[in-house]
Amino acid sequence: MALAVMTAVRDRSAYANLALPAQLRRARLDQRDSALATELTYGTLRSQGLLDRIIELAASRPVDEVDPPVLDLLRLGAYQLLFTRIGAHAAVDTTVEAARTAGLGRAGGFVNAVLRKISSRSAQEWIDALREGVTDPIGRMAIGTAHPEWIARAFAESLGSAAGELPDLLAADDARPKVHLAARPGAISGEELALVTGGSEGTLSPYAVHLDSGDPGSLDAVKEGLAAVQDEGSQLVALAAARSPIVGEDEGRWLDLCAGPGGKAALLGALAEIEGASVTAVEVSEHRADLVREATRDLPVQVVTTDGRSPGLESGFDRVLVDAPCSGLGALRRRPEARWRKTAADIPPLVALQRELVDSALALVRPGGVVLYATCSPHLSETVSVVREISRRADVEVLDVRPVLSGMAAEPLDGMGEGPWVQLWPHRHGTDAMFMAALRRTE
Ligand SMILES: C[S@@+](CC[C@H](N)C(=O)[O-])C[C@H]1O[C@@H](n2cnc3c(N)ncnc32)[C@H](O)[C@@H]1O
Repeated sequence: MALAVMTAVRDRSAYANLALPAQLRRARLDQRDSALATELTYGTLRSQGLLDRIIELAASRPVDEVDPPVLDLLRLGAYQLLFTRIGAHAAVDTTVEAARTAGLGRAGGFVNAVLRKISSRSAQEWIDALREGVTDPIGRMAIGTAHPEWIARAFAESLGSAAGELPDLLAADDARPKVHLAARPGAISGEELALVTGGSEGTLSPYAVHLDSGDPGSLDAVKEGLAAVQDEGSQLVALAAARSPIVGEDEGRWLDLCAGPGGKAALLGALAEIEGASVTAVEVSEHRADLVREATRDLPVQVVTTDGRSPGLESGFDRVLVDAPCSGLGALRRRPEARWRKTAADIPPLVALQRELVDSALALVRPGGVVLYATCSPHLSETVSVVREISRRADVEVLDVRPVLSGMAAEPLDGMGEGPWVQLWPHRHGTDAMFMAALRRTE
């Protein structure tokens, strides 16, 4: 099953966190086997870059000279040998057997030889070998935590004076995140949702409930539309868009400029319903616009499928959320394969798009209204640099978003930085690494 998902990820750019649950449902494995399949699939995908370098050392050839299905087998075998308690014999034998089953019998000898070589050293010994000659601490940390170096470096830059937290942050990318639910405002309170689901209330968002495990889709509250699965940090973004101080009366014209698949639009829509406001939700992809329609059924949300850079809407919105398309580096814990799929070259075109979307939002918001800019990436080019550049405009004032967040939290908020923007962190807040900044148009 792990191999099937790895193949789908490699061949069809599938997302493991969608492909694996589908496989597990079909196969009806018991709980222990499901847990093992999950550990092998996610663990191998997360460690892929590190495993590849170890395979290169052991096989004495570059991985791009190895047939991709054989390479997947080696990765899966190496992961078991180095990072699980599965016995070396079992790991090697089942991998060679899997090669035969997959019609790759001729590669059996090669797989056997490479895996035996890998099993002759511990994970730490291989990591030490790869670190030979690497003196830079971030480079060494990247190797040891199976992260591409450019990502570890981007995280360190964003942590700034707190770069000492980098090991905790990198470790958080490998930890299984708790399930976060958002209680739908006006339908159920966070407290009630915690009671009916047996979860615990979040401390940052008044609507958040945390579950340790379980399939949230099977919960009555979720099936009945009283709650949705949503990271607590994402809830804060939608709430900040609805609660940041604007000048003048809120006439209830709210806009979500990048709405798909609709998590934040649904939360905004529920708040809008209570306050007599309405939300226009823009999404460029037709499929994702359909998902927004589905997520916001029964709410005062109108979905428009168009490009947010020139949506052709009448301006004068009181509030605009720009939850911009981004690298997603802040949600690596949810997407096992993502860290090896992204490259530093992905960032500049995203930044260009982010700037254009903020410009468009500022043209659509009325003077005195607020644009809430957010990303699920902590990369400074996508966060602070975008805001700094836009704040050079004479008609834009950057508000301190921290009091907006503390005004809603159940407990005093720690680790919100020096403002005016806020960067959330998995290792500090238990959320995805969401960034948010509130921009008020002054004239
Ligand atoms: C980070 S996601 C938004 C997540 C969403 N706010 C939620 O909470 O479910 C960014 C979205 O922007 C959309 N997008 C990308 N380019 C766009 C554009 N030019 N105009 C409008 N939407 C765009 C993407 O298709 C994607 O659905």
